[in-house]
Amino acid sequence: MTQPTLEQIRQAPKVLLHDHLDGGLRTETIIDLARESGYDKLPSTDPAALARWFQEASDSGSLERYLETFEHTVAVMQTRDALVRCAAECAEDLAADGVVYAEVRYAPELHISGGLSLDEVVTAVNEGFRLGSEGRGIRVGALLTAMRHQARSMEIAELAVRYRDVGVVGFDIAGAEAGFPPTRHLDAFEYLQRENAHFTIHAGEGFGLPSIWQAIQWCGADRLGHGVRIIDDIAVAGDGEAKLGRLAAYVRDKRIPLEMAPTSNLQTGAAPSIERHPIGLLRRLHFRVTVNTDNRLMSATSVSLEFHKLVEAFDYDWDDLQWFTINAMKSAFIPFDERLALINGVIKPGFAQLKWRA
Ligand SMILES: O=c1[nH]cnc2c1ncn2[C@H]1C[C@H](O)[C@@H](CO)O1
Ligand SMILES: [Zn+2]
Repeated sequence: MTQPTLEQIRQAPKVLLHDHLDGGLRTETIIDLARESGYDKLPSTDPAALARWFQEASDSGSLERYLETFEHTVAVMQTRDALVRCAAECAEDLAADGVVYAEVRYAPELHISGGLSLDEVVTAVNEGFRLGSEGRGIRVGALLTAMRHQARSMEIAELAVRYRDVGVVGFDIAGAEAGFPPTRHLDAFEYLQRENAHFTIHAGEGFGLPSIWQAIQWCGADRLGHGVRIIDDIAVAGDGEAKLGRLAAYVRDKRIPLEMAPTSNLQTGAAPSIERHPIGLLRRLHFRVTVNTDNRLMSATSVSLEFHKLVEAFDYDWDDLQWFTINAMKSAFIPFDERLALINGVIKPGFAQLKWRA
């Protein structure tokens, strides 16, 4: 069987669990919105030059510097109309890439400086996802993110529960990891657990095993955002045999999903190169790995491009890509019967057709 091409991968029904709304804007839209709102700090007003700027500025090798670029996207996402437009375009762009199910996250607390309430932010984004998804064969759910250096996680967790049946499917914490352990937000996580709600935590990206351990064993995370550093708990001998430490074994045994985003991980320094990205080893060891974009603008990427890079680096075939996709669908925060319906009704038939043609 020949390697899947980028064009073929685009046609496959794909699933995306980790994508930031404010990390996926079209540059034309950023420029339009900046003009409308009078924001004059954009590094360029030429769409191609602005795209290059985001990518280069995000290539710093440091999560903290990578996060600085969000200043410009968040600045133009402060009105209801802007949020509806960004969310609608996000759903359209993902659908055009062949994504059939996506969980897109954003931090409501970053979108209230123009006078919107947290509730108004959520209803605007929900409306955008609805408009952009309609008739495009994609379903988009929101994850509400709390910023880990701030102190609003309880409020955001309550917001996620309030909108759980209307567009929101879960909760997350993001932002600089070193110095801001997830246990700072224990009250929010305990509240979510009492509410039988789902959450993921960015962990093991800008910081190592203690962060992953806290996210799982103290906070009760359902999934790990990135989780790349779990390889620090795996020893590989010269003959290729792997020995798992207790935490890595727990993550694998419990089938805890890892939301990996290869290009983003290179940019923040969490992985040295695509060829040496821990995803190769973790896939071989049957961890529940999923493939994600993180920030399509900052990484100039899409789910198809991330898959294609992995195909080139690890010689993955259609079975591997289907395995990643089913892993992601199994790990989604929507109800079990709805996940199963997408696996059996959309994903498996879609991949079967592509394999048959290949
Ligand atoms: O990869 C990431 N790690 C930690 N935080 C991140 C990452 N990508 C985006 N963020 C932050 C910046 C955004 O403003 C925020 C909400 O989407 O989440
Ligand atoms: Zn992220």
